Amino acid sequence: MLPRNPIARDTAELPSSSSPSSSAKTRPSSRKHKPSKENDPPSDHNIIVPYSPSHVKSKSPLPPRPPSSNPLKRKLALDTIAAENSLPATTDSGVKVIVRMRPLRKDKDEGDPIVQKISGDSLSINGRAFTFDSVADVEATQHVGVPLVENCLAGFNSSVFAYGQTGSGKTYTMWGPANSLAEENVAKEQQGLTPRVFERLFARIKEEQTKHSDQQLNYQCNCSFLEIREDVKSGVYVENLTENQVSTMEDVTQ
Ligand SMILES: Nc1ncnc2c1ncn2[C@@H]1O[C@H](COP(=O)(O)OP(=O)(O)OP(=O)(O)O)[C@@H](O)[C@H]1O
Repeated sequence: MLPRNPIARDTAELPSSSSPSSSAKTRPSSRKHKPSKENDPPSDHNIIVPYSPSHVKSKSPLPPRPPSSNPLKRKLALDTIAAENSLPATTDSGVKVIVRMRPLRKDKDEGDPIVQKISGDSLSINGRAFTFDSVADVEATQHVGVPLVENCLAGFNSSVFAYGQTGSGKTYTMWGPANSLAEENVAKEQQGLTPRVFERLFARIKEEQTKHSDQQLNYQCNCSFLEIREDVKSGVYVENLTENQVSTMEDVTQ
């Protein structure tokens, strides 16, 4: 969760006297280091490529979508799904960047936390503010899977990409605490994104099939879990790239 991710949309020094939420929205009046292309890395890692609707071309950043023969397929606006599930409003983009703050580990982390949540979509690191689509603090329970499930049901591919330095909580976020899959009594709130998403997905498939029992609705779920690694010699590669058809939670957790 370093502030040099160019996807982070905005940054501003926190004025010491202003309220956190207002400072999060403050944009610097001048940006001397604006990169010429949106995807060019900033010359200085502390400079975040600014995001504004004017940078978004009218064409969708998503690949063309296949024609639908499924009567249930409908274009789901993420905002609609978010509103229905009391989630924070989203921007009209195919990619959402959500930051999850990990609690300090008493045995390993020293000192006070340097990351502070400011609002639902911004945080500060050493007094410098950054804005994302959403910020989940250490108390947050997960809801980010809901739009994924609904988009999958509507026939679109969905991906979750967990990014962060070692020990930042990628595995915990995707699967939950160690052994949580093996132990039956683990509270729902403790489960990671993967078991929750698939439980919900299979439940929703049953629901839709019952609701539309007059039509033969067949869903095929393929899932792949990928580790992206970097090798000094061969560069970035995807480890153990496989794709499997799944229809039960056991298939997913095998
Ligand atoms: N939200 C959280 N709440 C409580 N503990 C957490 C949380 N996130 C991570 N941890 C704990 O922090 C430690 C590191 O987390 P985790 O193994 O998920 O990191 P990682 O990013 O997958 O690391 P690596 O890249 O090295 O595999 C684990 O002991 C995990 O239980």
